[in-house]
Amino acid sequence: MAPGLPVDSFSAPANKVSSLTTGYSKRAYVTFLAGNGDYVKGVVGLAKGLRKAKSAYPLVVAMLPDVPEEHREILRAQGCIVREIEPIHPPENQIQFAMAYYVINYSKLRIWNFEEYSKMVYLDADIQVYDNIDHLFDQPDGYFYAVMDCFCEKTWSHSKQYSIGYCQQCPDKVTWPAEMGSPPPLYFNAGMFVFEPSALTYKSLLETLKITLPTPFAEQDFLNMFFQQTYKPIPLVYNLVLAMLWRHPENVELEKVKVVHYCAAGSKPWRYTGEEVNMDREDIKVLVKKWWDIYNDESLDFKPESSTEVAVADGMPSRSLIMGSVPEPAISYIPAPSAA
Ligand SMILES: O=c1ccn([C@@H]2O[C@H](COP(=O)(O)OP(=O)(O)O)[C@@H](O)[C@H]2O)c(=O)[nH]1
Ligand SMILES: OC[C@H]1O[C@H](O[C@@H]2[C@@H](O)[C@H](O)[C@@H](O)[C@H](O)[C@@H]2O)[C@H](O)[C@@H](O)[C@H]1O
Ligand SMILES: [Mn+2]
Repeated sequence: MAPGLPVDSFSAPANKVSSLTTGYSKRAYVTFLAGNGDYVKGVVGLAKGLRKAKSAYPLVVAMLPDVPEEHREILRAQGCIVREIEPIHPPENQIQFAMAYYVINYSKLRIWNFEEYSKMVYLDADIQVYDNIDHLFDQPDGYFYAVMDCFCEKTWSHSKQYSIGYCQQCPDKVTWPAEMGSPPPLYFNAGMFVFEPSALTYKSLLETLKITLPTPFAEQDFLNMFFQQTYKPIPLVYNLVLAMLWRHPENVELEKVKVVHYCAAGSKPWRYTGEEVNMDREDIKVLVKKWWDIYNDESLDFKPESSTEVAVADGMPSRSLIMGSVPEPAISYIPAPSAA
């Protein structure tokens, strides 16, 4: 198993009463959408997946001005809370360092300004949630929680790690040579993380970005540097980077995975052809079908009239949120009366 904290430290104890029914603290999932392309399908899939997993919290979509009104309407109709953000571009003369495709991802940093929320879980639009992960919101404040990444894909060929075949997922396989100094600090994949919005952190992020050279993985590298002291690894069940299936199968128990990140080349379900390397694997085909089954399941579409229904089971209110149909940023859900 890769280093990290034991999975059971993350499962909410059965009798835990979440702050949903005790202190009122606003929580939400948040994703990022840019452009007028097909990532909007990823967001629809994510909204329906969270609904199927009976998440108690809404999905906020931080979107750039270039997202067309038609796509915004689709997302509101799926119960999403739409929040337009301004793009963040690194200094013009430096962007050649970041992979062009990733430059737009710096705009993700705007979510730290969503101060109306006390805690948020960020999820890329190419992520699907197959099991309830609401307990992540109960993790202690003051830390940045995310899953460790893997350095073995070609996309890492620019790095020292890749050049010597070192990966944090199997630190004993190729030890870090002493002559290269200390091994790199633990590095997370920025497709999923648990964080606390804060004006102070937001200001510091933007000021630090101004004096930081862009690097190949753009905002992911930047966030790893910025949160290095408060980063806490969480088990890969919360963000299965697909390459782990062929790079570190010994670290993966697929039946326990709660969150799948379709970031391997050719794995975006809404573009899947099966032609790219590794895309003809049976496990990939199963995961892509699982994504489509949720995307196509009309019973998972948002139904405004039923969103205030509350079935209170074992003292815990089930989903009782009104999402998307209220003007933003209004209260995004009305907690069910406690059964206690
Ligand atoms: O054209 C684009 C490219 C990216 N994204 C957003 O930026 C995230 C990061 O990009 P991507 O997931 O493709 O990167 P990867 O995880 O594959 O490296 C996506 O999940 C989307 O949320 C988007 O909305 N439109
Ligand atoms: O902007 C940089 C991106 O970096 C990350 O993706 C990478 C990373 O996972 C590598 O380890 C893989 O090799 C690579 O394929 C994949 O694209 C995040 O998933 C994405 O949200 C975003 O931050
Ligand atoms: Mn992604």
